[in-house]
Amino acid sequence: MKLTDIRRKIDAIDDQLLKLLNERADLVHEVGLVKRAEGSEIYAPEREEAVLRSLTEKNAQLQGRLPEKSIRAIYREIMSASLALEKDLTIAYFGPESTNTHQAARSKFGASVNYTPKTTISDVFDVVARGNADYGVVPIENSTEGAVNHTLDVFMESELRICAQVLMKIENHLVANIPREKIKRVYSHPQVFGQCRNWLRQNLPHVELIEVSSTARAAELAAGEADAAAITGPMAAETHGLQILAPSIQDIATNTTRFLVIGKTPSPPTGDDRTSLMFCVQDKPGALFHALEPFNRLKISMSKIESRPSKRKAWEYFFFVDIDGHASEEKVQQALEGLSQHCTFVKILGTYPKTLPT
Ligand SMILES: O=C(O)C(=O)C[C@]1(C(=O)O)C=C[C@@H](O)C=C1
Repeated sequence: MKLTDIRRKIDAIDDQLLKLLNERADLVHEVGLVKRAEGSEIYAPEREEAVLRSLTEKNAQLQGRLPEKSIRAIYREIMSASLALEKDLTIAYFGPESTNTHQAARSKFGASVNYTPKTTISDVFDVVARGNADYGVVPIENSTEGAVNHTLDVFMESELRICAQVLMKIENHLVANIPREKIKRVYSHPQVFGQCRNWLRQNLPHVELIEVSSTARAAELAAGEADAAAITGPMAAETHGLQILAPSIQDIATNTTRFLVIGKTPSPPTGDDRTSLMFCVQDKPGALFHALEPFNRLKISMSKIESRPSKRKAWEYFFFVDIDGHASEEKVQQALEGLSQHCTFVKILGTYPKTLPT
């Protein structure tokens, strides 16, 4: 077939797609009216995940040419447009612009909603709690460097809930506008230096490493200096016009960060969910062991445990635990009941769909 003929066929399909997308948008508008009348949440992470899971399964059965990643990306933007039709939605994220958290927020909510960067993690919680933003996005843990303690600490005082998560593979690039031999200084965030420790030791042993507040700030500084480089993600490098001198220099190739979407309401079940809890055990021998025993007995998988000083009393700790299952499930409720018998308090931080890394 000739190029012009193939393109004519593509045009005809695009006309149909456009018509169908607008028909979908009309239905979304109706959904928006129903939600408004019922006073329910505009963002429905459980529905989005169900739509994505069903479409990727159907695509695999059809043996469609499009890979799962592309189906997810296309539908991410379709649903972003839907969200914007239902409400002029604002997402606050731990900024500044072009950081990994910004990218994580974009990968969850798409290009059609509004974003507002905040300078601290507490500020993100604060604007969402006050209703000046609809949802917030904050980092919670990295597969190489561990927990983001500040986020755990803010949860101790917040009434907000986790309503979704984003798992994002983190690519750290060495970026600059000078050749590698001229680099005297490298800027980055301390967590990112931690993720690239071995590479830096082997490849740039004599340069000065300067910790700054974000990868975006690192890119900004490197762009303005004649002998400096930065380690950043692709978004910050692009924003500040920096070239990638060495791509993906993280020591562990699968380096992934988990981000949380925080809002006022937990998400309904999807059949494959996760629940995050925070609790404080009684001051008795074996209290933690007994508190966790119901998870073992009921065969509930626990994917994470962290502890943080309670800041109320010396040597008292809050534990943060993630378990498989939704808080509304009978089995999970039984386990929580058992747990609470050994605790001075238990709080469910959120119950939300499991997701694949983006
Ligand atoms: O089904 C809904 O609740 C919708 O608002 C529609 C829709 C969609 O486009 O499919 C859009 C946004 C929601 O987060 C989930 C799904």
